[in-house]
Amino acid sequence: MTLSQNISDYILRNFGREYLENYLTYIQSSSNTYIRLSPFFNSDETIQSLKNYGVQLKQVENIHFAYQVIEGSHLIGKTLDFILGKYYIQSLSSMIPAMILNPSSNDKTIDLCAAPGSKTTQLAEMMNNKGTLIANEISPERVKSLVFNVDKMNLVNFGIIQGKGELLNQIYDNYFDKILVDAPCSALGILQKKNEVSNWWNENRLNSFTELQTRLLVSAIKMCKVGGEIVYSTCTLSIEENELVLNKILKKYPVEIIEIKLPIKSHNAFTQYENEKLDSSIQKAKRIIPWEINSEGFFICKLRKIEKTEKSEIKRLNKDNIQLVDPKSSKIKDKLKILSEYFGIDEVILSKYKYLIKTNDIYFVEKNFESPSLSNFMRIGSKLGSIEKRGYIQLHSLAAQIFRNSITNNIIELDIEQLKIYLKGGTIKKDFSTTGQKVIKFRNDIIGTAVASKDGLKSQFPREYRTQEIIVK
Ligand SMILES: C[S@@+](CC[C@H](N)C(=O)[O-])C[C@H]1O[C@@H](n2cnc3c(N)ncnc32)[C@H](O)[C@@H]1O
Repeated sequence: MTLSQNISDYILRNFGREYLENYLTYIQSSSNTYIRLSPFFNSDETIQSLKNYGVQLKQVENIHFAYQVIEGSHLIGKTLDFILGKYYIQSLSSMIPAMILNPSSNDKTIDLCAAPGSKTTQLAEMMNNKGTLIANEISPERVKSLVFNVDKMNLVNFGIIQGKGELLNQIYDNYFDKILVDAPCSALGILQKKNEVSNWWNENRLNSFTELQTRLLVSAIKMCKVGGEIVYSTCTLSIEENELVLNKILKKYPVEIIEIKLPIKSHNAFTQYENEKLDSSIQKAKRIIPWEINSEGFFICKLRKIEKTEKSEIKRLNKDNIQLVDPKSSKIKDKLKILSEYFGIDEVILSKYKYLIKTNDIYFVEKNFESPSLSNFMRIGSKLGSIEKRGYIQLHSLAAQIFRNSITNNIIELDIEQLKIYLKGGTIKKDFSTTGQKVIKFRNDIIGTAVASKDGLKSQFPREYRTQEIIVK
């Protein structure tokens, strides 16, 4: 692994020779793998199941849901537990910004730069899958990975916008309680995994990042309520993209930096840059040095908004052609009743959501999710299913996973060989002496749905998961 002259000169000039030597050793070393256990599953069972695959884990000190993969990291992205969303593969440092933002289910929360969703999924879990979590991402390609991950993690309290974070204050003014700005950056903290950064890194690129980071942060400040909190994080080490962005912001906008305590080793941020003295409160922001914690380099700062910002010019929104309907609405009530009876899902469970009908597809989102406009979302909540010819709801496999603790009827248990066919989207050629849509169970897990006929059981396991190599032990 090589380090470009540009980076090496930059590090030497700003941090000195010893730091550069440590940095060089760090990027040559292999990276550690960490996972974050989902709170929606029994952690002991997940750990035991991974043990059966030959995966050995070590709990991270001070972070109860984080584990280092000591052995078996090549298996960790291929297990059935992974595809069912029982854990998420994420670097240790990347888990810290969401922990510092610490949203609850009552906080209207936005993740401004969200793909591929490591922190969105963590925020949703911290909010206990309730309330309003909006995830925004500019790149259409990367939005796909965001959707894949929120779906995989069984989430129902989110909406996804594909747009420019710096313009979202035209929709949301003094609105959110908690905002994460995990900004695009020059990535010096993750070079160990992303060596290609070395090919393009230069100080011009650095400057264009600082401009975008500042615009994103300004937009976040305008979107935040007074008293609301913003976490600004980057995975880079440069002073320009971290301390200097904050220094500029503090001069112009009504925010203060809050003291934070990280659960892993970190250092106070700098308050001097070349000969310039920076705002002294910037020392409350933290730098995570990659080689000190065997993970990625990060910068994390928490801000509180202390005064109202001038009202942004609110974009005239198209009249919403999207409507979230109550489960009691005549548009959906009967369909939910049939679904409830067919699978034995208690109606009380189904009443905890609002529903979105898009032609023949139905989505469901936690009932407290709200936004002044819905037309800007490319996705709200999870897919419940599709309306089939007779007007009934065909349950989606991911919805079956979400309702796993409530489904009592029309379940078929598979053995391991049948499961392998199911996961590839095939038909299990056996007469199960029952017909219609079924929910598929393997050991203690609900895996998805399938349709039984006299010819066999046709898998409805989602297409995007079938291409994944899944090992079952
Ligand atoms: C550091 S990554 C985010 C990682 C993500 N928070 C996670 O934990 O998985 C920054 C993201 O910002 C996106 N981005 C770049 N410019 C943006 C903009 N103007 N508005 C919103 N997102 C932007 C990039 O495409 C990239 O996906």
